Amino acid sequence: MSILKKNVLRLNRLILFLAITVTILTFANSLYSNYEVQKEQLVLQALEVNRAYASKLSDTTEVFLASSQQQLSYTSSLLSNKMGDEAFLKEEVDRLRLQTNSFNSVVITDDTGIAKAVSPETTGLLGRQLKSVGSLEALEEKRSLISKPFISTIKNLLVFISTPIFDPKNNYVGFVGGTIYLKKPNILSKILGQHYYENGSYIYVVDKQKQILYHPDIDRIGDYVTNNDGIDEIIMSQEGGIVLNNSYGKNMLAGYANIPSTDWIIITQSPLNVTLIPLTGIMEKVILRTMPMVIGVFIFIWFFARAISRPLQLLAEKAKSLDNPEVNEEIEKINSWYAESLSLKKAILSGVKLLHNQIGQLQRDSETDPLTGANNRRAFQVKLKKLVLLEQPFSILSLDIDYFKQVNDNYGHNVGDEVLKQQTQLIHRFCRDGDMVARTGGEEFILLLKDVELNDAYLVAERLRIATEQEVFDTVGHITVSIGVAAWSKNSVSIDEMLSSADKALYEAKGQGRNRCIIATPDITK
Ligand SMILES: Nc1nc2c(ncn2[C@@H]2O[C@H](COP(=O)(O)OP(=O)(O)OP(=O)(O)O)[C@@H](O)[C@H]2O)c(=O)[nH]1
Repeated sequence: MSILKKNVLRLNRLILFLAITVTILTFANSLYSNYEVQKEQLVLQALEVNRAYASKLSDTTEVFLASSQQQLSYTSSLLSNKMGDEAFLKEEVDRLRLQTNSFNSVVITDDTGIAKAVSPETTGLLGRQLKSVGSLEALEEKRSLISKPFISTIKNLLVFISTPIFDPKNNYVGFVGGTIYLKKPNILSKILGQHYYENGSYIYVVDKQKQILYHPDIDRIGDYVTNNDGIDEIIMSQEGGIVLNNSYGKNMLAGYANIPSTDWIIITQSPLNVTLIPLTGIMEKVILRTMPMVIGVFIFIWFFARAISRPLQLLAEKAKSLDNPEVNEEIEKINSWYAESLSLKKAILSGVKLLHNQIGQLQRDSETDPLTGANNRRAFQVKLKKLVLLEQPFSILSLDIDYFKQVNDNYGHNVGDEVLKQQTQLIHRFCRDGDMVARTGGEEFILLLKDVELNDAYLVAERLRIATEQEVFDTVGHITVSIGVAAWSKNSVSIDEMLSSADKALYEAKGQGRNRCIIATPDITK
């Protein structure tokens, strides 16, 4: 019992542990997979939204650049034969700058790059030869151009959009160009600046050299992108989405799209952690919806596990008291509903049967005299106790074979044994249901007669004595017996007194010459 309690796990606890572990692991696994799937969905969605937005901004920027070039082309066609008209040139540069707000400054030069008209005039370029990268490129290429970003002579970071001017004979006579100052408010910042920035997402524009052309943080415009593990992939592709670490070491979801006419790339990015905020709510819902199923599964496993362990538990309990005479019936009642428990039940039942047979045999052996098969003194005493307990009156005949020593001496011990056996059978002839024959000594017997008074007992004793006298014993012939007769009833003598008086009566019978019956009277008892 103590071993069971201290060291051995019980089956139902093991099964409970198993049920809890399996349920928790399954639940955790399902939550984890759900979390991963939802996270992937949110990330893919955000990447797609950012890509689509970048693509839309790219289209808008492309349209803006095309329209800017168109405006310059239109002016260029107007100037074809009016390069000498300085007032008209001035009018045109002002119109171009102020009408559309596309350019921060506008300039018209002659074919050597000398500025013929400038708007605004504050640039101080009028009459001077332009030497900036954009101007030199325009003069050399003599075609519509959008320059790479460069720093102008008056220290502005800008891009220069220009269109050549040809006279009616198709001779190159100069160019008209507009600048977009990247670090100052411009049409590009107006287009891109409409983005909603509050959740940590933002837009920036880079060229293929990774130089930043637009950024909400104005100080970063003109810088080159470094420490960004996704930028190389971005500048290699036309359009797409990528999860990256930005220059501040933050996980971002970037969507990007190329502006074909300039090879600039618009990147829209939002922080991963902000994108994943709805995940908490989603997971709470998943937990709430999964919980009833989890509880149901747990109850099902627990119930089923208990049903499996129940017959084993009951069989184990019953196996503790196999000596109980009722145990057979109790085990029969156990519902062994599956094959293994049924086999176990059958095995225990046959074990119980065997055990009970052996116990019965041992009990019989412990109460039987092995030589004669009569009851022994122990069985006789048990019987006495039972009768006293039930207050059942009875008499006893205390019988002793006369001169039995001579039988042994004359014919040998084996013959003596045979006489004892035959005498036992003879006494049994006087035995009714409820009576008992016991061999209480070597050649001593007691015949217990239930519900028989002393006088009747004496008559039985006499008949028995005469029957013995008349019996022919193998080899030996005739023998005789002496018998002491005593009786017990409630409120008479004690059992010990009754036994002792029977012995004394027997002794008296021997004393009076043997082969006789003597009733235990008060005289004898004394
Ligand atoms: N064959 C045999 N003899 C036994 C057994 N038990 C006791 N005896 C013998 O029974 C004899 C009893 O002898 P005693 O007590 O002297 O009595 P008795 O010879 O019968 O004489 P009384 O009783 O005085 O008539 C002894 O010789 C014992 O050895 C037994 O199981 N088998």
